[in-house]
Amino acid sequence: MVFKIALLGLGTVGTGTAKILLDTAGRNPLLQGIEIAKVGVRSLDKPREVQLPLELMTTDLEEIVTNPEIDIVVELLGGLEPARSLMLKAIAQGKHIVTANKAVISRYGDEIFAAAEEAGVYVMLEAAVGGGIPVIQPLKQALGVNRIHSITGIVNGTTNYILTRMQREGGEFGDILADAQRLGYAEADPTADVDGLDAADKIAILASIAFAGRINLSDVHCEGIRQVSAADIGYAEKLGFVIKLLAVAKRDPMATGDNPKSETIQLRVHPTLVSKTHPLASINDVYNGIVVEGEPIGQVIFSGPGAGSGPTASAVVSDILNIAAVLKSDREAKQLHPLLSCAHQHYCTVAPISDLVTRFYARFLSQDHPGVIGHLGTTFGKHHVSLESVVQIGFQGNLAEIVVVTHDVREGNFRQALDEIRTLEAVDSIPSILRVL
Ligand SMILES: NC(=O)C1=CN([C@@H]2O[C@H](COP(=O)(O)OP(=O)(O)OC[C@H]3O[C@@H](n4cnc5c(N)ncnc54)[C@H](OP(=O)(O)O)[C@@H]3O)[C@@H](O)[C@H]2O)C=CC1
Ligand SMILES: N[C@@H](CC=O)C(=O)O
Ligand code: NA
Repeated sequence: MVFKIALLGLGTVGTGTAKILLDTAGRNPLLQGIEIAKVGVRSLDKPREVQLPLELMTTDLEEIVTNPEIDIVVELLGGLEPARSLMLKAIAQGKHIVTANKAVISRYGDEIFAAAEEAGVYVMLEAAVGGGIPVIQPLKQALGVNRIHSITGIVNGTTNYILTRMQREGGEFGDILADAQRLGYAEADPTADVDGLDAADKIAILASIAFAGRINLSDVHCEGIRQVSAADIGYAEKLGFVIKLLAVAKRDPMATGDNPKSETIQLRVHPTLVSKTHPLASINDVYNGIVVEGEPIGQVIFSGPGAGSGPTASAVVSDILNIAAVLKSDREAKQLHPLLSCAHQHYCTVAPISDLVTRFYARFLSQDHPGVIGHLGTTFGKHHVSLESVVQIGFQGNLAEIVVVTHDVREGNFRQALDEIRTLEAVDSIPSILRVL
């Protein structure tokens, strides 16, 4: 039995996907029954790294998604439109979908999965989170019996690459970002990476699977890495930390109840000080690392290349293989395989960030007057913010530089204390505020 697939997109991931499918020796023998029947691109004149018969290439993507010959549409275009509409059209034509597009799934997953259920087709997205790391299918299948407590991950390869190189060599942000773009890690618009939006899409997808509910993307608190300076990386290092962009989805420890629909979760993306002894501290460069904690399994750590052509294509082709394997065993099945499909309905309730309880790192610039540290301590105390350490680390010009690390505090209280501290005459500014894992 031969399955005909169409690739929408032959860029970084599309090229990697085609390379695997054109070179099947030594891989799973089922791949030999998968044929690339069409490839949709924007420009037919562009030089390509992979050689495909010219008659397969087209710029008519509408024709592809309505072509009765095609069994599986592999969407690797990126962006919201036309990717979303083409996926919906393909679904309406009874075609299965494989996509790496976290931006579409995190925003329109509800619409796409509902349409797929209705049409009785699969929508697979292993490549959308963690690139080549298997994490979507393990959460649905091998870890599916666990009650998941938290997912804490480095899920954006571009920002991890930038932070790692800033830490290692103190390079310039812009130059390092250009390298990440050249290596094919960054999104077409890299602000999605740098501002944490790509990580927010990914944690929304993971949370939706882990907590069996839909997620409103606007509920994810999102901060990127633009505010992370070389100075903070240096001070963090001295304090025993590295700075990572973490994405966190966590059952709210204050919420109780057996009904999963009544539970509240935390969802956030922000640069974070991570102790050098934590497993995520050693996830460097384009690698992603995802720590899943659940009951009864305990802690499981996934790590591997989170972006790039070959690794991401590995996840794409594994999804194609999964669909082909299920269809091969029972093409006439009336029901979708419940561990490969997505049928949840309700929306998860997400706690406001002001309710988060966490440690903070903050850097202050102040006049070098006696008593400034005392004023800081008193103001924090007034708002129930307990301090782990306060250190005057040096000077910037004639301003003293003071770094504070708190114990666990309620974010709302910490922010109120900062608002009051900003009004102190001796305090010039608060250049950085970061959470500590
Ligand atoms: N790069 C990575 O490491 C990873 C990417 N992803 C996701 O994979 C998807 C693809 O990313 P990537 O391969 O990097 O993207 P690229 O920009 O490298 O490739 C996009 C491809 O889609 C084609 N294309 C885009 N828009 C249109 C359009 N309107 N009509 C016709 N063709 C179009 C382009 O055609 P042409 O070649 O003619 O310009 C190109 O072949 C994205 O959703 C991304 O988020 C997920 C994980 C990792
Ligand atoms: N731009 C993304 C690509 C993979 O999802 C990243 O850098 O992680
Ligand atoms: Na993955």
